[in-house]
Amino acid sequence: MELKVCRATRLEGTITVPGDKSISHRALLLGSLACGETVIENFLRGKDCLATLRCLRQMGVKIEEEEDRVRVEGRGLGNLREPEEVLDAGNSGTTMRLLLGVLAGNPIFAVLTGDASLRRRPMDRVILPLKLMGAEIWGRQEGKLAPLAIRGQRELRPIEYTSPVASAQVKSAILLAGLYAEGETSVTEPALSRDHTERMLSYFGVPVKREGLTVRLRGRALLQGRPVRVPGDFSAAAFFLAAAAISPEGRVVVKEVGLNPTRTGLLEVLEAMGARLAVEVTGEWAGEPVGNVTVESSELRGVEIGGEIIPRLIDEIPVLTVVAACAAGKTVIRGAEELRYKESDRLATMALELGRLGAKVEVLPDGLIIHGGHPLQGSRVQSHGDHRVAMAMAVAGLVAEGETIIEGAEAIDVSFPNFPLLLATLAGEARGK
Ligand SMILES: O=C(O)C1=C[C@@H](OP(=O)(O)O)[C@@H](O)[C@H](O)C1
Ligand SMILES: C=C(OP(=O)(O)O)C(=O)O
Repeated sequence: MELKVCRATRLEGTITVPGDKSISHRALLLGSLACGETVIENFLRGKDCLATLRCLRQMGVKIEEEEDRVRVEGRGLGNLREPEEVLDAGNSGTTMRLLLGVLAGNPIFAVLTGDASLRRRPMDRVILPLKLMGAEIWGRQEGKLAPLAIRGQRELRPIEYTSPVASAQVKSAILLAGLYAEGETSVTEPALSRDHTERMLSYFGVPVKREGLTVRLRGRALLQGRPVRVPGDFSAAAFFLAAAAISPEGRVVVKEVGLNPTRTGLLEVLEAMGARLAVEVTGEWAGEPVGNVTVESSELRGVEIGGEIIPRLIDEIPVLTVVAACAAGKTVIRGAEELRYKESDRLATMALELGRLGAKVEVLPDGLIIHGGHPLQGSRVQSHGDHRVAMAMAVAGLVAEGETIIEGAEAIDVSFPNFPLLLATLAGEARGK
């Protein structure tokens, strides 16, 4: 599918975005392991979360869907049924890595696969610690790549694991496996990654202790099913917040969006670039802060970023690259090598595709240098099967002269199916004025 985007001189409107992807995955998983029922409201009906839903159903979890309201009947810890068929995680790293953590503690055999992109992504980062805990796992290329086969155990060994990467998927897989281990399991990461698993475990009644960059839990604790209202996805909102900042005129308000500080690094960077923005926390949903964000058209300047902020804006770097191309001066992003292991190598794909529009982008081993302020010219670009690249390029298309056509735009469906409609509405509402 192709998505056509025309230059919009003004972007205006108040919107909500679909439920958070990370929280929707976790609500399904923890709901399945809990006792009793979990009703999820504002569940993200994107392909990634639907892959998690299908895999859990294949293992005997009863799940009823009514639009974005999902009811999960928990089976309790260790009661998943052996799936008769291969589990397909599609394009979703979160599905595969978090499911491995859960499967490690169930005495069943399962085979997991995914699409061509997921079959290239490193799985050894979770397989290694899960093997230390006692799970048996096999995969291609000496156990690094999917398809994977796993035989879980009725009881796992607790570990104290120091992860070489700041990854919420690694941390979550170990904490989920830790639920099946007698004693205390801990994970220490080099920088704080998103903490939704910790928050939701606490919300379901499992105490999780944090000391600096280490989190701990005691296994064998019971999870109690609870209602979960999923906040709007900050990573989805980010495309419109960025678009508002770079558009020549206008103002976008996103309401009821998740404002967990482990996710909102982009707001700090936009502020440092000179963006006019306002944030208002209005409440807490299922242990997660929620509120409204307003961004207005702004004069932007380049910045240098790296270090601990990177995991707090990891999925926003593609669209941040677009913002940087529209800012005066140079932006340097370092410490973001992890982007090479996403749905595409996002350092390479963003530099290539933005380059087609005339942006000046240099690729570093762990980041990008963007020389901003060069006018963008509409062109034909590719998503590389990566939803965030597709949406970031659509945002670039709003400020590029003429027309930008994004090929492979169907990738957007994995995280934000109504993105094209919302984009057209915001640009169109402004045009109608
Ligand atoms: O745990 C999660 O829900 C996610 C963690 C991040 O990946 P890593 O853990 O690989 O950094 C992020 O990029 C992904 O979109 C979702
Ligand atoms: C990296 C992402 O997701 P996942 O790792 O779950 O495929 C993403 O949504 O940008």
